[in-house]
Amino acid sequence: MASSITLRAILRSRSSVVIPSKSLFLARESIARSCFRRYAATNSSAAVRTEEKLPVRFDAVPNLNNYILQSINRNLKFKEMTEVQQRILPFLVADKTKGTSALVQAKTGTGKTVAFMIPVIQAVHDILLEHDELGRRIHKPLALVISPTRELAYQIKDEAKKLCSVMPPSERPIIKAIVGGVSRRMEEQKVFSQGGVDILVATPGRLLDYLHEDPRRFKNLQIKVYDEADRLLDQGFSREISEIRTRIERVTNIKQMLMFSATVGDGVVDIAEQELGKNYKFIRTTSEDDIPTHLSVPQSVIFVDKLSDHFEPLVSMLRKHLTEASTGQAFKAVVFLRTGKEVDHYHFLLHQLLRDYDIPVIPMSARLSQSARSKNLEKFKSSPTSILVASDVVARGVDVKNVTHVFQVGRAMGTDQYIHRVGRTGRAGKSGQGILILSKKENHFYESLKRMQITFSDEYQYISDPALATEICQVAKKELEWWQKQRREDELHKLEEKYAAHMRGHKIVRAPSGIFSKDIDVVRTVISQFGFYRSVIPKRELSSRDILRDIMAGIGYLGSDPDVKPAIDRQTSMVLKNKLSLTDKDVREFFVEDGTSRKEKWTPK
Ligand SMILES: Nc1ncnc2c1ncn2[C@@H]1O[C@H](COP(=O)(O)OP(=O)(O)OP(=O)(O)O)[C@@H](O)[C@H]1O
Repeated sequence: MASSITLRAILRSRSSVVIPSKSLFLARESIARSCFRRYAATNSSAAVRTEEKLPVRFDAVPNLNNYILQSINRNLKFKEMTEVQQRILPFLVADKTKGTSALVQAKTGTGKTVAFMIPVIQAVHDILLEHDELGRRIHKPLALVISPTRELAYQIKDEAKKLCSVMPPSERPIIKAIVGGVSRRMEEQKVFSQGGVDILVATPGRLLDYLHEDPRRFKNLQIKVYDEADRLLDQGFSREISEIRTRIERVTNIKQMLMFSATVGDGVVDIAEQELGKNYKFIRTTSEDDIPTHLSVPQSVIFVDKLSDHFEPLVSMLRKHLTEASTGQAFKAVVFLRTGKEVDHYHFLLHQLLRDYDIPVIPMSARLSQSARSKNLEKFKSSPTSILVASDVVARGVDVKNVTHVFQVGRAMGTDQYIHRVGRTGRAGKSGQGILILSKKENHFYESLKRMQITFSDEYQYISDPALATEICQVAKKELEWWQKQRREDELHKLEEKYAAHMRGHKIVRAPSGIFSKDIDVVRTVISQFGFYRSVIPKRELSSRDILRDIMAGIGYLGSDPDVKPAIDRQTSMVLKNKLSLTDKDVREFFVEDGTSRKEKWTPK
């Protein structure tokens, strides 16, 4: 199996050793994929996967607008339709009344954007022509596409524009996007005033701003699309989405509602029905017992002992791939982390540790300004060999060509999110690799993935390489020292917050919202003793032992094995005792005093 050979090779090539533990072809469990079954049983319009003969080429879709067809042939150069396009285009394009709503599930990277944008563009084009004949072209949005992220909104707008690039300007629908993070005044001017807009792509927050301000702008809306529908309907967005719906319903009746995603979980169908009505088509291009990720993306899992050990195997693998890339092997990777603060931190460290390879290591998170986000994504797209260190802002929908590897550090925010993250590689028929790095504490996440029938071609246990661990610690100390040199308490706090974010992300400590400034020396001492491993002190009053307990849990030393304790030198031990008023006995509960002085070289465990 290609992936296993590669990974074994990767990890043996350095002194780090990964030992394949067991082969992971688990017997498939019979899982209740209740959503589809229940739906198929209760709704006759549910489109069960059939062996019906479907058109393969775009020109075989009856009534497909000739300009759209030419745009596909000339500009997009797609030869054949993907399965989701084959299944949806014929009936949506043929539906002149625009009365058919649909919920569509198809795997990541299979061309869902084109599948929903073609019918939308064609419908809007037809309505515009009718309006033109009546001499009243309005340019208030007729169709609305909602996307959970800004990057995806821009991407949908760009793909849609390509689909009508051959249309004569007088017939071409005007497609624009509204997203958060850009100047409202300028955006409003550009989108609603200069030439108006026929198809509007929007993120929920920004759309609501406009709906609050002037809902009548939306009174012509006839078609509404939710891309990444399950994400829009989940808790994070549900209030905004429901308010958007109510406000739009006050000014118009939506004729057609389309919802698309690679994951349509159990609860989604119930919520979706509120908008789709009872008569809608549910189309899945995957069969019930299909694996939800792509077969062209073999996935491996690497276990480390502690949460704080995630970083080392990542560096080891990235270096291996980059060495191969220097001999011509393709390597373009996304490294997913859970929080923006973790992105900053990993980006700093990776930037230093991968310096010799002279490739862009690019951060991407909601902590960056929108212009930096757009610039960074463009840079990643245009750099053949590069690494994007990203939070989940690019986990869904974002389409970057030729991503060869997706690394996930720690568990994702749920199994669906894991599927979407992996889906950033292996797109449009290409192959890729997914690598998940988990600590043993996160085994439950791995079990959940297996219950989803996601198969892992290999499972490894990572054995630390002391040389690499020391190197990482040295670089991490640099980061800390850099902030210390700045003598800026606020920045130091930010660093501590960064560590806190990591801890919160992995639910190691009670969500702390800040750090005790009076204890900051202690935190620093411990952090610098253990390199980049972090500690967190909650704001409320805690006993010294509680604080230390949090620190030790944070750096992964408070586990089930009481014998595993970090060794500290005499001087650190003194600092801890003085600062925290600990007794010798207290210190011994947490540490092993190894008798060395700080001047002697400290070797990480
Ligand atoms: N018929 C086709 N032939 C070849 N490539 C296609 C075809 N349709 C779409 N593509 C390309 O496939 C890639 C993935 O498409 P798209 O981003 O729409 O996937 P998706 O299914 O929406 O994925 P995700 O679930 O991750 O959002 C894009 O680069 C797109 O241009």
